Amino acid sequence: MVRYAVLKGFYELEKTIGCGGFAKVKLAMHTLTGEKVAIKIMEKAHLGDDLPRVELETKALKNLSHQHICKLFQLIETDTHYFIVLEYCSGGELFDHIVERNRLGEGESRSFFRQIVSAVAYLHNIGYAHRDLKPENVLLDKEHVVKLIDFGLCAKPKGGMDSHLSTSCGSPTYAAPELVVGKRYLGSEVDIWSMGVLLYALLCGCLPFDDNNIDTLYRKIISGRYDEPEWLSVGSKRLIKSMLQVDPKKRITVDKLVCHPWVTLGYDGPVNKDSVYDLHVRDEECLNVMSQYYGMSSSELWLRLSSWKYDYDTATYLLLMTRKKRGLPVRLVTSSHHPF
Ligand SMILES: O=C(Nc1ccc2c(c1)CCNCC2)c1ccc(-c2cn[nH]c2)cc1OCc1ccccc1
Repeated sequence: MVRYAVLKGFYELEKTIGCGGFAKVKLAMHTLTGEKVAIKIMEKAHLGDDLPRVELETKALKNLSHQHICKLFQLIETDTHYFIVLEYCSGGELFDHIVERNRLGEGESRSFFRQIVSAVAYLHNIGYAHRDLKPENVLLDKEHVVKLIDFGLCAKPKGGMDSHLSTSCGSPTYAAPELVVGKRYLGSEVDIWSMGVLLYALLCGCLPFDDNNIDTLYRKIISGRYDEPEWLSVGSKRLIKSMLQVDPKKRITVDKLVCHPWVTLGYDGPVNKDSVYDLHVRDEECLNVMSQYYGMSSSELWLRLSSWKYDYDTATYLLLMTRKKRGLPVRLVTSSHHPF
């Protein structure tokens, strides 16, 4: 049978680029715009108790629109599968970038770290915590711009960012001490700890707490003690120390991070924590191009688009917007352009 018949005519599937725990990521081309996308494919039968994570991720992604967060374009659900159509991040994982360079210099680390802080500050300000920040969840696009992924564990606590969570989740290596001992914790505080581990990985090329034995690993995390390689500057050591505080109440907050002297060194100001694009903007040029193609008026088409169903029309509109942001012509591809 044709694999993934539901995509036929809408996306040209290309190779599989990643097989995560319960998901497979395939490259594809969005037929109408010719834009490359990544499609995260999950078989419902294999998801088991991970099913709620998919709902959580898709619900979160619909409300997120930020230059350093991987954009959601379309959601497709069949009886057997979920398909999440996402922004194409051809730079791969930040993790691989660090490994192939052994470690990054302070300048390059600062550039990546500022983008991660921008994304996390945005998340915290709209009441979300990621809770699974790790190098594998930091992707790069082709210009090496940071794109945060995998909001399968993110939380938007009912009582806002001051209400405690208790679900133990995320990967132990990056998990904060309070998470590891099973205490109730604040999502924002565990994100700061994980960002401390991320910054350490950028600057040192290894992890502050690591061990094959999980109990030894937990003991190291709870102790809060880690090596400081001799190449670390005093500023770097101070910043890492302020994030890897065992007591979450002593840990630096993201609002302090955005204007921290190490983070702003060489830049003309604090990290911009706002999104450069608002979530549901009406763009006349994109609307016109689509309405001509669909043979309807812009206002009629906007009526359909502004319910944000994250269907193929949403994907087409959002992909035209990304083309526009990249200075590419805002146009749709009639079938004759595609060779097959
Ligand atoms: O576009 C994504 N990945 C991606 C696209 C193109 C290329 C590469 C990678 C690197 C491998 N060489 C080919 C170029 C891509 C986009 C979104 C998501 C995603 C968003 N929520 N969850 C997953 C995952 C993605 O990937 C996973 C991956 C696969 C292989 C390695 C590195 C990363």
